[in-house]
Amino acid sequence: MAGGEGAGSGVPECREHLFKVLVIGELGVGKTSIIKRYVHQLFSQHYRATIGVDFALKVINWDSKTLVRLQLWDIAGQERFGNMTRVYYKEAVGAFVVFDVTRGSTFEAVSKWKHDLDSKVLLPNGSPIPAVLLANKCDQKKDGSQNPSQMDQFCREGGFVGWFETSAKDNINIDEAARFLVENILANYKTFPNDENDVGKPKLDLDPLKAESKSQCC
Ligand SMILES: Nc1nc2c(ncn2[C@@H]2O[C@H](COP(=O)(O)OP(=O)(O)OP(=O)(O)O)[C@@H](O)[C@H]2O)c(=O)[nH]1
Repeated sequence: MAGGEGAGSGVPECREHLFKVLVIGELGVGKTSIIKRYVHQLFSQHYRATIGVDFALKVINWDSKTLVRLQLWDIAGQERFGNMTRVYYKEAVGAFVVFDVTRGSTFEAVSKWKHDLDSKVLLPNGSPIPAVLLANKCDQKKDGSQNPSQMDQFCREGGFVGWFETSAKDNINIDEAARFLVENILANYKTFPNDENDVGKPKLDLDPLKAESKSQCC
């Protein structure tokens, strides 16, 4: 915990968390675009494949007493075939698994990504880390016929805490999905408080943090 109420200081207690969140899914599904939209409110049609991993930081004033730093790890789609995901996933506390609604093959790969995730990173009690499924590019015509109740069932069976239709292009549901994931992470945090995710002890040491969105807390 960072900050605290000094005796008689009248300064409210301020809690800060640093949460590592993974963004995974097949090539070109829009992981980088979602992060850019969320952190910088930007979108580009231009596609440049991520090599390895990229990082961004989003700072959220969660409530008047809580500041959350989300460290977003943008894992290249091609990494599912590499042997580095175990390293990238280490100490993550939440994940977005993204597919592209215009390409059914990317939905079929979702279970492979989820399995890779669950086999390589777990919560202290041995449960999977909370993962939210993002059906991205919902501004375009869908390839596939999953209706919302089938998606709900897919999430229940696949161990996702929820799903959202998103568009990085039109800024649909990205803030909502992030908020939902953070709620789930915080719920786990209350069950398994972990000093290492408090900002007073930065553990997730990254260089460089290429993208940053800052705001003030408390
Ligand atoms: N129409 C539409 N296009 C999108 C959306 N999100 C991303 N794109 C486009 O899809 C392409 C791939 O987006 P990226 O964000 O680079 O995909 P990625 O998943 O990071 O790809 P890798 O780095 O290869 O893993 C780009 O041309 C984006 O402009 C969206 O919501 N709607």
